Amino acid sequence: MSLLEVEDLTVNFYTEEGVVTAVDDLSFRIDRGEKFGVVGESGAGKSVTALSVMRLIEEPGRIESGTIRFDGQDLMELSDSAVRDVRGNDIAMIFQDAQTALNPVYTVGEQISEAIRHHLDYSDAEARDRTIRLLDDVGIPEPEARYDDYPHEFSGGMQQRAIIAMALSCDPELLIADEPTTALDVTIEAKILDRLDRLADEYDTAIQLITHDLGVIAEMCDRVMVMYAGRAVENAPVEELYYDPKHPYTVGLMSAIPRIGDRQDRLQTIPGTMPDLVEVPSGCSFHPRCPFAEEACTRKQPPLVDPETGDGVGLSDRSAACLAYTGDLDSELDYEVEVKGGRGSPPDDTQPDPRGGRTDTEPLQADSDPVGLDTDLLDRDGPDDSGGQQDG
Ligand SMILES: Nc1ncnc2c1ncn2[C@@H]1O[C@H](COP(=O)(O)OP(=O)(O)OP(=O)(O)O)[C@@H](O)[C@H]1O
Repeated sequence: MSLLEVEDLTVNFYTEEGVVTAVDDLSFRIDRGEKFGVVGESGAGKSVTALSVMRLIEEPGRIESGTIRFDGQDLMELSDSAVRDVRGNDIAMIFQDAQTALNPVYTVGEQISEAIRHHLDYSDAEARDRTIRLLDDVGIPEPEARYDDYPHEFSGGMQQRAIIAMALSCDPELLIADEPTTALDVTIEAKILDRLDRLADEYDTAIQLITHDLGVIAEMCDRVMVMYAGRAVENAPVEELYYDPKHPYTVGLMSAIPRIGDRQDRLQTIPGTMPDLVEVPSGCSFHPRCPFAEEACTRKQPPLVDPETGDGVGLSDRSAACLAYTGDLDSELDYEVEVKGGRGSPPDDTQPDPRGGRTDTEPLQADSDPVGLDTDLLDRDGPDDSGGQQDG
């Protein structure tokens, strides 16, 4: 049994513009201690998926269908108070914006101690000791002195470390980290991810890491789910995703991988934007942006299948949702990918022979005429967060 099993999850938002299907029949699982990445552009449904797992979807949103099992318990059937116990004790969540997670009127140390006292049966002195140890663990210098600082006395990076300490304070089984470092400078981002990675091992905590940045996923994840317009389009172990991506959308995301000191690279990305989720394109929702799209793609929604055999797959198997793998396309996908250098790459020794003659992070292009794709159009409003601001 996996730690988390999500099956056929569908989440709608009932807005004035219409019904937004933010998550559409999504299934995935996370094993104990596993580091699971969820990647996709803004609006893919990553955060809504995470909020559903925490049972935090609010009006006008509604979990329409599906099951969410955590440690064998059906979260959808638990009472609100039982869910609150799970939150904090068993599942913790870190959001992108530390400032909203820390209460400005209490000291950082007091807030973490309070969480510990609330969730674990600790005395004041024990909670204080554990807090100081945690602040030290997440890399806050002089933790005893910083215990009494207020959040505004911490830098952005230090605040985010404090949030990680708070999330780990009750020793959760699963830590959901939603863009935990997006607001930070790249070098601080790398350090914090590294720390999070090591602490997850130490505390034996599984991580669901949500990001629009494949470089961040490469940094620490074991397995990845790529999301597009509320659906999973590819599932793979991280190295396989890098060196042998199967879905054209994944290939497009590869060209948006940033390098240290070279943030502009990520602007080179997939033409077009995520569709309006009130009126998702017919067939494969990626087809208007896909350089390989054929007429069949406008009609048929591709199922997630084993890309080698075209057969159906289990929740954590290698899979891709593209008609190229169900035998419904006239032509084959013809692309080359090479990711080299930068923190986006796994170490060389994990690299299976990347098929020769690949181009270096070229934007996705095809020889054939794409359906409805303006190849001159480079989207500059995509998943960019350069400038350090949170998007969307
Ligand atoms: N409260 C809400 N009301 C209406 N629509 C919502 C609400 N929350 C989310 N959505 C819609 O759900 C879709 C998915 O949003 P979600 O935040 O999960 O995307 P994401 O992949 O996490 O993107 P980001 O990287 O921007 O956080 C979006 O189209 C969004 O407009």
